Amino acid sequence: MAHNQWAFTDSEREAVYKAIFSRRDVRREFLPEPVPEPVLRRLLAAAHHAPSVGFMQPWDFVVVRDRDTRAEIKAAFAQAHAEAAEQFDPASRETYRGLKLEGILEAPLGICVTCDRSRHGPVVIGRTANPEMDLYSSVCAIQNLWLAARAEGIGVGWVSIIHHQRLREILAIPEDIDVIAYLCVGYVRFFHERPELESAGWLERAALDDLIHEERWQGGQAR
Ligand SMILES: Cc1cc2c(cc1C)N(C[C@H](O)[C@H](O)[C@H](O)COP(=O)(O)O)c1[nH]c(=O)[nH]c(=O)c1N2
Repeated sequence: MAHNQWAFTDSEREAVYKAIFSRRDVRREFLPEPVPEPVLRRLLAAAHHAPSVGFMQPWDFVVVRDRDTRAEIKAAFAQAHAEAAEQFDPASRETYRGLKLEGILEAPLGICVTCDRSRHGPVVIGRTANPEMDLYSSVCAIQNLWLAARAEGIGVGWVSIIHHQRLREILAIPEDIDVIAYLCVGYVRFFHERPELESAGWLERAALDDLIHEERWQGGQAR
């Protein structure tokens, strides 16, 4: 197409890709400075403008600033992390234990993202054949927040090594609301250039060409 009036300008487009390619999962580099309310509001508004199945908007955001609460969450992480280590084979167990996989106390802010599966239910456009679509919608909100945060120079770290039931108890989340994520959020000293798990030699980024199939699934599975 010669000219596409709907495309962003070159610099706008570059900015979008910059946010995508330089976004990182942050664990260690958080600074203690608080995130100002208007900035937090922009991040949450970005999340709230994510796509959602049937426009269900199933998310809520529990904003956690209190250090004692975060200490409880950190303890819940420590328990789940110790359990997790046992699941890895002995060869990689010590490497796993040595990885920094959360910044719960370092980041000044936590955001727990949830999914209300019965919001506007029970029949939701787009969720009839695949009931998990509402969960994916909340994940779309998280990705929006993550990218907006990168543009603001703010780091986000997703901590999933916590039993969600424990998070529910700590944050008084009702039984019928699903916990999707606990995010550590804050300004950072710097963003790593590559995923930390890649730098640590845990896994490498797969070659995109190995993941693209033309017309039908071809070959085996990328492993
Ligand atoms: C659903 C989900 C759950 C988690 C993560 C991500 C996602 C999408 N990631 C972050 C993950 O390790 C990271 O995204 C990859 O290693 C790639 O690195 P970058 O995000 O590109 O820096 C993550 N990181 C971490 O330190 N502790 C964790 O518990 C989790 N959990």
